[in-house]
Amino acid sequence: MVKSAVLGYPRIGVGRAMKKVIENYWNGKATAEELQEVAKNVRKERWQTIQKAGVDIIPSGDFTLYDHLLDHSFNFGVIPERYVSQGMSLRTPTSPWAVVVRSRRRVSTSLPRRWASCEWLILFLSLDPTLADEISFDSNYHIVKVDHEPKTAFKLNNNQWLSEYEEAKALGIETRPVLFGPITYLSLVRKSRDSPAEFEPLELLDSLIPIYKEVLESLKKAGAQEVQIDEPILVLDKAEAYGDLFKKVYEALSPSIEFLKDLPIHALHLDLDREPKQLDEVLAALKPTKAGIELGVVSGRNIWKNDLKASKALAEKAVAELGADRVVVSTSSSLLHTPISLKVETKLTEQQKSWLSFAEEKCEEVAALAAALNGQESSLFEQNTKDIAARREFERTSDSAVRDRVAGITEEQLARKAPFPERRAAQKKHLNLPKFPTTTIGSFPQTKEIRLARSKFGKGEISQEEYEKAMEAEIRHACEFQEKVGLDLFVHGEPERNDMVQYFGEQLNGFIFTQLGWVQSYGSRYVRPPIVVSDVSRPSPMTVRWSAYAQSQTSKPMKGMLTGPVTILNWSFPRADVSKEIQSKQLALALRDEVVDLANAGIKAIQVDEPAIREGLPLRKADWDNYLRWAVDSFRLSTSGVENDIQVHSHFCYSDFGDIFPSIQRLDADVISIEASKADLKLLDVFKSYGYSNEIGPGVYDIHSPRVPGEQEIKDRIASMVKVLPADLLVVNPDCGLKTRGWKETEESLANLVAAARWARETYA
Ligand code: MET
Ligand SMILES: [Zn+2]
Repeated sequence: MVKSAVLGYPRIGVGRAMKKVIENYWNGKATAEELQEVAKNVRKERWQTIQKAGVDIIPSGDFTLYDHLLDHSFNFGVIPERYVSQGMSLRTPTSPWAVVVRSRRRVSTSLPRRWASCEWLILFLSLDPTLADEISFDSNYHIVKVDHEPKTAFKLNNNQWLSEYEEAKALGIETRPVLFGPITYLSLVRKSRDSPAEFEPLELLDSLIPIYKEVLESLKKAGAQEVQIDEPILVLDKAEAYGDLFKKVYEALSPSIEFLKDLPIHALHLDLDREPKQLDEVLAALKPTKAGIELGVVSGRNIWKNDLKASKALAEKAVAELGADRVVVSTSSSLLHTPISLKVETKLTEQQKSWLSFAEEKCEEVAALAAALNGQESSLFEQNTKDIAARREFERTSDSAVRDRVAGITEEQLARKAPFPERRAAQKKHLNLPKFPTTTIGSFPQTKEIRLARSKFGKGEISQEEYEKAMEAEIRHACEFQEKVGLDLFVHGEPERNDMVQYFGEQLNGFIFTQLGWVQSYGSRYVRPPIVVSDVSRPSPMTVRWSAYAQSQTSKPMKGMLTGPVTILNWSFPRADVSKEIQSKQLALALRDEVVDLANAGIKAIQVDEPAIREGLPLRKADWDNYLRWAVDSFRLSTSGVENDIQVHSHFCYSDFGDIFPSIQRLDADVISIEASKADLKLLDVFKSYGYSNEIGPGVYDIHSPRVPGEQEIKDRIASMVKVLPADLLVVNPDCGLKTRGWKETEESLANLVAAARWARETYA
């Protein structure tokens, strides 16, 4: 019999139950017991949903209040000294670790997002390193890394795997516990700042193995039949050097689980959604062993209905080679990156719903697939065949004008009319900005009033006219505010935006939106990504009315504000039938028209934000060039339709450009702004060593806390920037947008920023 499996399931609960209770707990409105109670119910609801869908192998141990990597650290007793000294006790497993982390800002969530979607397998073994080439970890999930140092000692502080396994068992549900393998765990955690330069957390492996043994033995004793050990690190380039480590670890663990003679694993899971081509080779390798194979055919990363007929054909190959008992059909990764259920969506049309599949539906898909392979094609399977055919038909008849426009993109459309020095001279005249010009990244505080007006407008409680009046009043206020603090290059403040991606998606053809399609980004932060369903185009201008209104309120130059094509795409669910390159270029053409319209409306500077460009990097270095080529081309396409005197800005939320510097330069933005003060100013060295030639605004203060930076502190920052970058290329701005801040601290901070810039003008005249 072919069985079905799911590797992991969303933890956020139907109706965002976890977010609500966790935030209430933080605010003192819920007790720890209430929090645990809700968590217990959510776990039960997940197991029962997966079971009801007919899935044979149900995951446990993959639940978390905040983040699963963080939980591993807590479970292994790795709690950095500074938390312990602040009242965190190792002996209170019921005190939610997440809460402690939240209140100590020091734990970083800055791991590149692409790492985060590392869920896999029983053991994902890539037999040929090139097999994994096309797999990429492009998810928006952040994992939380805890500091490890040479003296870090492990102990089984909380056996989450055993307790969840038993909790499910008590409900009559047999589950398969899921945990990161030790190599992936140690590869993902952070090395503490004070540890010696040559130290790598992986050196702690020997002392971690006994903890894994303890966990596995306890599970065995409790009756667990299988354990899912995720070692996604195997698909990274660097894992090629880890062969011996894997042998060592899995041989050491083998007495604890039932291992095979030839391979120290019992079954191998493959992500066949990302790389179906690897199947043949893996089948050939497994055939002479007793190992089973788990076919990850139902995508855990996208929201598209699986083509069950095609998956069945693929699985039949495996059945023919290994026999049905050695084959399991499953999801390609945990379903953590998908929304929970399509059934709660009331605004999507029947046609749109027929294209999609969220976590609950994906469980039904793997079950239907296993049933079909066992000779029982369900009605769901038949319906699926019809829906897939209809979707293919829709894809063929999408917007041909847009596709033709992409096909007709010329080299000239990818470049500004003149090189930077010439543009710079034209912009100097046009904008007339002082040296060390001051500006902000775009958003101003999104106050309760703004959100209330938006929600009232959404519910039809206020008219379009009233809503627009309210937004205009906000923009006027932003302009007056900027006059008052004395900034040079203004912004309108983005009050009309719910979200920097959704706002554009809602105005473009080709996107649809869910009402409740929340996906966890980290902790209690969830996002609701737009879905690209067809060719993208811009029916009418999107931001011109607001930017033009803002410009009419001041004689200072106004900076238009757009989200870039790569960021819109990376923070959405892309369509699966057309490459990301094509989708990105369609977006770029729509934005290009917007940029031209802004310029025609008298806007002299236009910022196109690309904070997601770096995190979209593919997993394997070999694929970087291709990605960077189309990503940079998309940016250039969107920004190069204007005359030389228009100043094009771009913003990135980080400054760690070491490995992609040539691409940053090739964007050829007139001004870039980066987050430099939160990180280390040292990161600017790369700009110096590569000789960055355009203007640059390394953020002078961190906007993630209400703390007001002193004038002297900002002067000091500027002084250290002048040491690495030419003074006449420097722009003075905060690290990022100010939408999460209050007006009071914003005013004080920006006043200090302006004073420091004035000082710099005199000092470095
Ligand atoms: C995450 S980057 C945000 C850029 C945007 N323009 C803002 O100021 O909010
Ligand atoms: Zn930013």
